[in-house]
Amino acid sequence: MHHTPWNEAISAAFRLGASSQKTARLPLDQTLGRVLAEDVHTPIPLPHYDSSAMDGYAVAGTPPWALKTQVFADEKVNRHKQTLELHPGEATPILTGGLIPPGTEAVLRVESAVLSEDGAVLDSSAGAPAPGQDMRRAGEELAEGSLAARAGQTITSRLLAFLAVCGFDTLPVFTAPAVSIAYTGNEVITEGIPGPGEVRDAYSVQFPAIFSALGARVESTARLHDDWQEFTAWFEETRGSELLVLTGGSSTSEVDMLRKIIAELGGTYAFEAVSARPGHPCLMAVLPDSRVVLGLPGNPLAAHTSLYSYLPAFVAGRNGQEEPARELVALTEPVPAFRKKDDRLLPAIVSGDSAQPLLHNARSHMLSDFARANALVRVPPQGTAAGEQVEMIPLVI
Ligand SMILES: Nc1nc2c(c(=O)[nH]1)N[C@H]1C(S)=C(S)[C@@H](COP(=O)(O)OP(=O)(O)OC[C@H]3O[C@@H](n4cnc5c(N)ncnc54)[C@H](O)[C@@H]3O)O[C@H]1N2
Ligand code: MOO
Repeated sequence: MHHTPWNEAISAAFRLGASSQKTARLPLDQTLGRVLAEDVHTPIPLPHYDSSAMDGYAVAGTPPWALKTQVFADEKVNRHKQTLELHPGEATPILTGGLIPPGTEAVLRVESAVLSEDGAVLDSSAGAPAPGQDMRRAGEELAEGSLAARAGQTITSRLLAFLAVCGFDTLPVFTAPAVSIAYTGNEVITEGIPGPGEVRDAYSVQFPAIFSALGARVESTARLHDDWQEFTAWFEETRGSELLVLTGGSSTSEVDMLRKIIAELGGTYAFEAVSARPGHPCLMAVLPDSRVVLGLPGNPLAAHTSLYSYLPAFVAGRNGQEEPARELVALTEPVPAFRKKDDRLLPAIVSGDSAQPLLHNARSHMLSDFARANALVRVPPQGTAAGEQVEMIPLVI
């Protein structure tokens, strides 16, 4: 079996993502965290109409002003829209955001207003407001048609607020890959205390949330026995998905079905194993119907180091982005040499630009060091001295 260097496996995952890009116009509330596929321009100026910046009175001419008021049918009326035309010497009440009545020269804040006893005449305790005072002008923030956001921008909650105000109902985005996950293994149980020869499932509780945080969308999950019929049925059922992820069964024992079924279906490997530990039996392949398969090793740390290595690169490719550059951090302590060819992926605690590697309970089947880590670091096979810089992958959730 050919073992691909870790860096190259990540690049291969990126290329698979790039070759499976899809775009769609999605409703705004489905676009958080997605990447814009096109530039978008505001269809309206911002603000889109002249309005008052304060609660008070729209005024024309100099004080005192004759007050013009309206009677509203009920409390549900949108007062922001109701205007009365003003002539010099007239004023009318206005709310913050209210449409500026024709003829208005300025807005007098309510706290400066002095009303006659009968409410018919308005004066100001602060003198006449300067022309245009406390008025928001249409287009003062952005002209109609201005660039609102660029292709390639990730849609944050802030950007969503802005684009909603611009009046967008849908946005052109790179879609999240639709993922089906199969958790395999006859020995895996999902609740209670595991007995000898059984293991509690280390994946299904948090995997959908991790996938979502990394920019993928889990469409379905299933549990499979190490059984050929169940595997073939699952590959049939998941035809609508774009990325198939399986945990366990990635190795080469007689009960490991994944490689056999990839061969049966005529899949092509992007990488069939990786020179990295934990995680060497991880694989990615493309099926003839263009579904991508990510086979995660069964060992819990190996599955997580693999997921965090290849899924972000795949998603970046799908999103039309550059292959993500990995940050460098300096190790706070030395890591001894390991196997000849394999990189080590170690849980680490990163703080600022340094990282404490967690070495002691970080073997393939162990999770206790991983549980307190906030990153993975890649240590080359020859080991590293304290202070040496290594590549880092943040553990996002
Ligand atoms: N002869 C060899 N044996 C193994 C090799 C090897 O190179 N030669 N590599 C080892 C490494 S490293 C790993 S990683 C595993 C990968 O094996 P599989 O992907 O086929 O996984 P399984 O055999 O199904 O399971 C391995 C291990 O993980 C436990 N497991 C599986 N699923 C879960 C789960 N949902 N939650 C928790 N733990 C799980 C399973 O019980 C096994 O203990 O192969 C090694 N062997
Ligand atoms: O490479 Mo294994 O995948 O050490 O866990």
